[in-house]
Amino acid sequence: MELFKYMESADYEQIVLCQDKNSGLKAIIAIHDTTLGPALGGTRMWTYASEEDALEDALRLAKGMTYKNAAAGLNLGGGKTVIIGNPKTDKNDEMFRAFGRFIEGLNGRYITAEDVGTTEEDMDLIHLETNYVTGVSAEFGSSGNPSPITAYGIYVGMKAAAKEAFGTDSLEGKVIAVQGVGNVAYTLCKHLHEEGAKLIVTDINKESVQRAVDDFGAKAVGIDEIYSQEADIFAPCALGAVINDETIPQLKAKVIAGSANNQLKDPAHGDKIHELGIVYAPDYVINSGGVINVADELDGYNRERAIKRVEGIYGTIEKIFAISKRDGIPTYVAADRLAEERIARVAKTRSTFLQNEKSVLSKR
Ligand SMILES: NC(=O)C1=CN([C@@H]2O[C@H](COP(=O)(O)OP(=O)(O)OC[C@H]3O[C@@H](n4cnc5c(N)ncnc54)[C@H](O)[C@@H]3O)[C@@H](O)[C@H]2O)C=CC1
Ligand SMILES: CC(C)CC(=O)C(=O)O
Repeated sequence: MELFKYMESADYEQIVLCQDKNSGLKAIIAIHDTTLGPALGGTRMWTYASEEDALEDALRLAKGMTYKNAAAGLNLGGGKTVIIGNPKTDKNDEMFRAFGRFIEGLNGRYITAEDVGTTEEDMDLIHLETNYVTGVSAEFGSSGNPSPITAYGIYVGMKAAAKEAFGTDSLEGKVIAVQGVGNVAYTLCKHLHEEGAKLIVTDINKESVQRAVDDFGAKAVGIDEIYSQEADIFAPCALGAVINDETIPQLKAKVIAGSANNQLKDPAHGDKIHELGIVYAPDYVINSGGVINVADELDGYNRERAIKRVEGIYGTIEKIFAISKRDGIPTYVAADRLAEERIARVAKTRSTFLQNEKSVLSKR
């Protein structure tokens, strides 16, 4: 990868490589854009095939956070961390403490939280070294693991998408194919089951599948069978790039609404599903419940206020569908426009001179 060319292409601000031999920490912090405020985004721990794959994931996810935070109306920029390693076997306390110290060194430019492969306990360890961490245990006055609230946001956003596609936001009787039934999707399935939806699930983890079968009467299917199910809604809740050339022709669902980040392999796949008339709830809008929730910690966490803000996802998705129809553009483009316009407006406001910024008038 030509690093600076890549950074320039989407105007990334900073990449930080963190290494600690003692604990085995190998982390990449990517900061995309801090126009709106400090970069907030989770830490993913994953067994990447190569360091380049890890870097690319960090960069893509960081940019996604800029758009997510902007579209959610948060005064936060976008960043993300990936830790290279197996979250089941490679973790130790010192690793997260070392990582916390690297975050502290950024002096507030980056604030972290959970993502795939990291937990509330990991955030508590980071918190021993820095205050620039959210999703910490409730005992520290924090909001805890964001997954259940992310799931609630997906449920709310899925209803808005259903209204667009089927004329009603009731999910009763709807067949919903859920890919990956981990932390977020388990709670999502609970909401859907309670509303009377019929669930089809898959996961590479057999125990997770069995739990959904036992608790919600879900039908289990194979990993590659999930796309072609006779479903009304497809909910990608595992990893990214699952909307691609191979999967689009298999889809029968009229709606795509799920928690995974970076669902479209390429923008062209967003164009394709738009042409096919599939209602796509843009990933970073529908899955913003978690970040809206942890961001509330920065004001002193108030669960009621956070949930109310998460419920705003319904309206944001409606707004995106309206822009998409008005301008004849795919929903992912409409979401990008919403986010970019907000960043541009704030950037303009912030261009006004302030004496407390370093300038010719400030003291040396
Ligand atoms: N946890 C949160 O609050 C948020 C999560 N997200 C995104 O939502 C997605 C899910 O997150 P979590 O539930 O926290 O992660 P998780 O790790 O608990 O769940 C992901 C599940 O997907 C399964 N999986 C992995 N590859 C698969 C495949 N090829 N086919 C089927 N299943 C597969 C895993 O076994 C696991 O059960 C991720 O993309 C994450 O970035 C986005 C916003 C917030
Ligand atoms: C899990 C969140 C708190 C933040 C994040 O990284 C995300 O929304 O993807």
